[in-house]
Amino acid sequence: MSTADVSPVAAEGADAPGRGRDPLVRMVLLAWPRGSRFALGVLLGSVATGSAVALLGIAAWMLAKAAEHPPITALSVAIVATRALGVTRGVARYLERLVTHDAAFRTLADVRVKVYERLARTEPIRRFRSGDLVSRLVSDTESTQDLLLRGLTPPLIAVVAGGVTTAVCTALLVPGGLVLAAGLLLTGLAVPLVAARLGRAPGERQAEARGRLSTSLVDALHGAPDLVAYGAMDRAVHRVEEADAELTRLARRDAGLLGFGAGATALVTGLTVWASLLLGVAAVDDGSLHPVPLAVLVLTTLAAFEIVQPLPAVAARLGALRAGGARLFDVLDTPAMVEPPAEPAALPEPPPADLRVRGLKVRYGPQEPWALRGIDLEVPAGAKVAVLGPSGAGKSTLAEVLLRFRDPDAGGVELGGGDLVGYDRDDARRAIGGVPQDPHVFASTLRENLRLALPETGPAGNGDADSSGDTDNGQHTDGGDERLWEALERARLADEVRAMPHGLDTEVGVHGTRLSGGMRSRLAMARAVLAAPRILVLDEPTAHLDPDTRDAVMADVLDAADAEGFSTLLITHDLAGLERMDRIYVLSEGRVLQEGTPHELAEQDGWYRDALRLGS
Ligand SMILES: Nc1ncnc2c1ncn2[C@@H]1O[C@H](COP(=O)(O)OP(=O)(O)OP(=O)(O)O)[C@@H](O)[C@H]1O
Repeated sequence: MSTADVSPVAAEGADAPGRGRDPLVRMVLLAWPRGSRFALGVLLGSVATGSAVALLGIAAWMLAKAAEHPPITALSVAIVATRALGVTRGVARYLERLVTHDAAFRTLADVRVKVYERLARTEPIRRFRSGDLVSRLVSDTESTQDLLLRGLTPPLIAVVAGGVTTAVCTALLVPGGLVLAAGLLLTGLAVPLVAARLGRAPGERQAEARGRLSTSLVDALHGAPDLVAYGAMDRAVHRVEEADAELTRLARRDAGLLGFGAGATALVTGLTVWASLLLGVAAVDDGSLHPVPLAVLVLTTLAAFEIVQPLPAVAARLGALRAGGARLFDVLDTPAMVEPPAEPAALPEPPPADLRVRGLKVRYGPQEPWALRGIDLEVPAGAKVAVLGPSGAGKSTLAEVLLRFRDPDAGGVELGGGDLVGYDRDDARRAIGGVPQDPHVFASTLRENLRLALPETGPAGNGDADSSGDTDNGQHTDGGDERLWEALERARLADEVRAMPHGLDTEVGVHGTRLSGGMRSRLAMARAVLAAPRILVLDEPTAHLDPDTRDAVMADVLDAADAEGFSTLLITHDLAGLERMDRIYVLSEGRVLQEGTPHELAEQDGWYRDALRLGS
């Protein structure tokens, strides 16, 4: 296996190498597996740049030599060399771009996978605001590509090509070579360092401002109805304008820095060429240099500055790239809420349908209070269990642990007798699945939102839920969509989907905004049923439904549980329709307050009976 084949997914623990180091260094470390490609790119780039310099040097030699009227054969090698260098320059530059872009895009793909993987195991929505998150995923991730292509490759090429050119000029005339070395160091190092220093603070502000612009823009767009309703649209637009104005100011500063870099480079170039000309003429006068090499020296010196020309601009961008990198590592360094087991245990087949929660303790941070303070709970195979309790009791936290969005801090969950955290997360989901409190509806069609629960069918679809064949406005039942329709029936959504002109191919809009709240809940429920887990965990699944639909949906799901033998854990604050539950647990402040059958609890003094009375 070549180093380039190292999968970022396989390289667990190598998500964010070089913790604690400068973000620029860490971004380069991310590209380490592609190091050999970048090295080849630098070599090709050096050949291209070197060819351009040599072309001018040889042209100077030919012109100066031709002035001596030699026989044409004396120039033939130079003529051929000029042609060859012309071709080499173009071909090498093309190959350099090809190789470095290929390596940079592969690295970018690796980084994107790492970022998505990390987000899937963290709390992106709670920790980062959505617009800011988009900015981190798009522009900050691209900082890596920018750094590799424009921040790292040109300086390395400059070192190789500049070193060789200086050596050639030193061979022609030592003082000339020294002057060139000084000029190249000034324009290639001193000017870029000044540009980097001046560009550091604005660069950092630029990444922040870009994040602010995305955040305020996304907030203004998503919250438009509320902003209009409360007359706060002007303020929201003002925030967008402020962020935009800040970015424009910083872009102007950037342009100023580029101008400074270009001006300083032109000045040093002119002075160096003059100095080498004067030194060369003096050497010709005292006979230590022939006039022909003088021409070569002066024109090569002039051409050599092309090598370092891009460096001040590179340096001026380093501040922004560093800030982009810092924001990227901010995501990559976020501790995962769910750590994959080093050696996952094999999930028994068929997956178990019973679970036991033992002394489960969870909190949202080391300084946070306990959300669950040691709860015990049991769901035997095929049982229907409800977890009730007031707001903040810890019900959703329990669902998050069971659905593997969060690891327990103490105690644990046994799935079929084995430790839940010991199983691979995808395996565990075959056993325990369901609807989280705030299920996401993707901006796609109803069909795609449902097929998500059937990953084995793949994007083109070749499994049971295959969408191939006559779509007939997405309403066909050629056998391929049967399972989708069955799940929609269970969730009491099928009639409404049939009435839509595009049926299953109906676009649901961003976050499912083209569906009603109740339809979104039922779509999430259909998706959960479709995934056919052995234990279905439903966190407030009927929150947006009217009482009749709620009762019908729950009755259908519980019928399906009876027919197919899966266990159900229903998390709710709603006491209606709990008669079919085998056991009820009442949570309060992270503890189990009451447990028993619905009948037992209705007979006991306590939260359940009080809540029943209040509801009736
Ligand atoms: N992301 C979070 N960060 C910090 N604390 C949190 C977070 N989510 C929940 N909590 C806290 O954990 C405790 C349990 O919350 P949880 O959402 O599990 O309760 P719940 O019973 O599901 O409430 P509800 O019925 O209102 O959804 C609460 O004190 C809550 O403030």
